[in-house]
Amino acid sequence: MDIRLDAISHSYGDTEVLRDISLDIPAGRIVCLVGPSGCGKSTLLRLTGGLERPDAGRVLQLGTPPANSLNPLTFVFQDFALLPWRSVRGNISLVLEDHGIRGRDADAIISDVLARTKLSDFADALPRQLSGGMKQRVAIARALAVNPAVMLMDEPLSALDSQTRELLMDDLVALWTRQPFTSVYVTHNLAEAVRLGHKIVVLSRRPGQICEVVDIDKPLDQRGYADPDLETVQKHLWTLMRDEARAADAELLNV
Ligand SMILES: Nc1ncnc2c1ncn2[C@@H]1O[C@H](COP(=O)(O)OP(=O)(O)OP(=O)(O)O)[C@@H](O)[C@H]1O
Repeated sequence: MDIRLDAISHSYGDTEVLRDISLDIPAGRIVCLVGPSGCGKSTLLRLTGGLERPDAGRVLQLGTPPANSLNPLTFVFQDFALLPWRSVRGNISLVLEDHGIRGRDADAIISDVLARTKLSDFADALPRQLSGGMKQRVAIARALAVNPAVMLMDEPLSALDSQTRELLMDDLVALWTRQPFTSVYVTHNLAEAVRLGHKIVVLSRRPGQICEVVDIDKPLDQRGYADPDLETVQKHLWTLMRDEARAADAELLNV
């Protein structure tokens, strides 16, 4: 299933947040949204996922989600949102229970997503026993368990230290390479965007408008740490963003 954003605009009261955003999110691709603080990235993600309705424009779902998709548009947040009293397995089974899936059917799905996220040995651990990186893996496993058509990821690695972030990026690349998923991925971090994005959408400062869409053809599993090709793209992205970020920063100080 593809998603098409068609001329989306949105305001909160007098604050115009997004203006005339049109964008295609093709199935099997990771589309990264970058832009200065407060430009409306998370708002665009929420509108895409149907948590809010845009003031103008449409979010179109083109094609049908996978037949066994329990929740076609599934969010992954920065703060993991795990239930502390439930084990890893219990946190994942919860979303399946919500859809009436229990017993052997649930076990098969849980084993599959635990294996895909390298968590099989931690099924019975409680969240407090896990590092931040492992908690985010659980959140990703939980999202995969509902077989989403699109994963809407809001700064999923931002709460992690830089080494853990690198490890998780490798994991996401491995996960996508084994079985491509579709994602809209919000990040502040341009290194993360060039490592994971097939398409990088640069938004201006608020009201967020699309400045440029950069496609990166290099396969994800061939993009390494400190890859010179990616550094060139990253510099280009930063050139696009620098003035906008500076202006956004000054605006925040004037509030
Ligand atoms: N529910 C809301 N009610 C009122 N204003 C909101 C609401 N959600 C977001 N905003 C405002 O909309 C603007 C865009 O916020 P949003 O969180 O989408 O930006 P962002 O680009 O994701 O920011 P950041 O990079 O800092 O996370 C901000 O000025 C924010 O204060």
